[in-house]
Amino acid sequence: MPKVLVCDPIDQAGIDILSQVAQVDIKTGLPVEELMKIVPEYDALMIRSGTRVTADIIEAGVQLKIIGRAGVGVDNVDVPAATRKGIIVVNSPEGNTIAAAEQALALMLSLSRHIPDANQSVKNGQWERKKFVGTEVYKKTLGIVGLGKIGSHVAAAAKAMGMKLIAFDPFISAERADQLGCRLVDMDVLMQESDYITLHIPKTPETANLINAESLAKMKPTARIINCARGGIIDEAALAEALKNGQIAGAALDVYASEPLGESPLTELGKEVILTPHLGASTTEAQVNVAVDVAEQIRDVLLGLPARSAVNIPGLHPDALEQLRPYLQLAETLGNLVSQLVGDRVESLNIHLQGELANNQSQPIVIAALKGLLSRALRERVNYVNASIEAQERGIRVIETRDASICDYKGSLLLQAKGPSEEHEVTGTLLGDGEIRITMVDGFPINVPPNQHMLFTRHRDMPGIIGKIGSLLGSFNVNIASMQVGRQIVRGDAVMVLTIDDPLPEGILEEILKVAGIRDANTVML
Ligand SMILES: NC(=O)c1ccc[n+]([C@@H]2O[C@H](COP(=O)([O-])OP(=O)(O)OC[C@H]3O[C@@H](n4cnc5c(N)ncnc54)[C@H](O)[C@@H]3O)[C@@H](O)[C@H]2O)c1
Ligand SMILES: O=C(O)CC[C@@H](O)C(=O)O
Repeated sequence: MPKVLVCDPIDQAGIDILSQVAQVDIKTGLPVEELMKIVPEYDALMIRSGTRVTADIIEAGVQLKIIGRAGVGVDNVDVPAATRKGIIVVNSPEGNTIAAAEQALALMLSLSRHIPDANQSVKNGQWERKKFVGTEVYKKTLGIVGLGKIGSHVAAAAKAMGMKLIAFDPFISAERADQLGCRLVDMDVLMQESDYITLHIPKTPETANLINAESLAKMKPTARIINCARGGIIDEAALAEALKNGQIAGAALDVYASEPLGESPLTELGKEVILTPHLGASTTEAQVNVAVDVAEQIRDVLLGLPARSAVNIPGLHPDALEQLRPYLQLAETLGNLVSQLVGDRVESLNIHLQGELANNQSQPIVIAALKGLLSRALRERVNYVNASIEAQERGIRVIETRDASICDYKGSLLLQAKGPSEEHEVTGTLLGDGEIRITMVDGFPINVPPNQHMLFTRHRDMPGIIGKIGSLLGSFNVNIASMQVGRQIVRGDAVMVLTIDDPLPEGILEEILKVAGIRDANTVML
């Protein structure tokens, strides 16, 4: 019988499902050394946010087939390490949507009516009616940052309470926002016009410290902000300062840059701040949902069936998967790359399967390309199961073509993505050893392996320009790992692709764009 190790508190409904097919050992709060010692015995791990499944643990888990995260965030699992070992990582992308939305709404109303402090005051034997006069949310403007699953549910409930809705989400179409009764605005307008702001976005390099001293300064002094999304999206020190100075009226947080929160200037503030210990998903219903959702997937995989919400590997027959895996990685990488080059919302994606690839089962490759394309906006919420639906809901038009006669390489994949203002295309292939190569950008031939940090420029092919970019990067202490230029004609247009060791420091892109002859520059993180 296979063995499952449950490392965090999971609802009994999930344990019951696992017990149908496996021996289930519940050992919560294990020290890392202990987990390392026993993990070789297990076929599956089931966790919540408490356990970190590092590359070392994955390496030690010689029998592991699946890691199940009862919740959304897989930030506590080394997913690339698991993928390398062919271990499926599954999550529950929707099991706690309602719970998190209701937590945000509860915090908004609690802030408006000072519920926590009023409650404490009565329990202390006081009767302070004047001290706790509140404000109504009716007819107030709610600014929703991130109009995905949770943001949409918040929008529906807030609308029913008579609130005016505005939203910022660069990856959502105006039609979708319209259906939800929201006016799409840019972030500055949202900060300026909102009486309440609620965050429902993933934590990404783009959203880290999105709410900082500068953006808080744009808020109304009567406005309040709520974060039930991820810690680190708000700069907590800047928020504490803004609250202390009366720059804004209130804040309610469920998530923090570092958890548990510990010492923080926020804990020293009064009724203008409400803090909860990451309770967004902590409802009986959500815990049953996520436990059942993930336990069913672990059970299925242990029975040799596909998982429905795998974040890293699609539900294919193992033989088909083995054959396609390198191409799926290629498609996902190119999807992610082209989405970052477009920068904005992608409206249409053309997927061209060329050479040997044109003879393959194309659907998983198309799905992998969409997963990569949407990963910038949705992070771990997008998987091989929901990528097509998510793309459809976002109004992305997908066109698939194939041409077996194109044979520059054995098989290659070309993705063309179009946004409201930009259009880009990238081609990639696999080398004999399965390594990915980007072979074309916007029609210019190159030959570059993808890298975590990259810089793409489009420039006029003229003497001195490459040197200037090199010196500029040097002056910002950026180390260049490799550099390539692709051009079609001498002294025409060209692209330059640099792989760099670290993320580009702030401000450097603006400097690059000032260099004479540079037409466009984009950073990419893969
Ligand atoms: N507090 C909790 O316990 C708890 C529980 C569940 C989920 N969450 C978190 O809530 C957040 C939202 O979850 P969801 O299920 O609604 O996710 P989702 O993927 O359905 O929606 C996220 C939305 O954010 C948008 N987005 C991405 N980058 C953006 C940016 N830079 N600016 C503006 N919008 C951007 C996306 O287009 C998408 O529409 C996630 O961070 C999730 O981890 C927290
Ligand atoms: O309570 C949890 O396990 C975390 C909930 C939430 O942040 C998630 O990622 O699903």
